[in-house]
Amino acid sequence: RQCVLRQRQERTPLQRALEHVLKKFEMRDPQQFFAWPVTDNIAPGYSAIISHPMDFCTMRQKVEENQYGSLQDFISDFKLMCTNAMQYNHADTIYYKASKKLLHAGLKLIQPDKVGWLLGLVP
Ligand SMILES: COc1ccc(Br)cc1-c1nc(N)nc2[nH]cnc12
Repeated sequence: RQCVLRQRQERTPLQRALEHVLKKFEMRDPQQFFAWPVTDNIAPGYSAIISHPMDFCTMRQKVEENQYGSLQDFISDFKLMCTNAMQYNHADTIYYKASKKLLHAGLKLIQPDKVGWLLGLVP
């Protein structure tokens, strides 16, 4: 799997904050539908339908490689991951329903009242 994680390097305050939020998001995906990239053998034709795939492991790699300049960039990937699942899967599937639930739970977690202290860590 191309999602092999590199060894730990120095972390900026933003990276530490994003790792913390990512762990909370991952806990809302108990079936681990979003833990790894969706492959075409799991979901036929996926790569032809979804032009910008995203998953938690890729997000974690991007955090480790400091590819997120802000919380907003990180949240955009989270939304992309969820909306991809709602685009490919019909509304009556467990994947569509799981992604809708994950999206709402995740966005509730990053509301200012819930995470203000966390963002206080980032200068
Ligand atoms: C990594 O994806 C999966 C892993 C295991 C299993 Br069972 C299903 C999926 C999966 N299947 C479909 N159709 N759409 C998705 N959107 C996000 N996950 C999925």
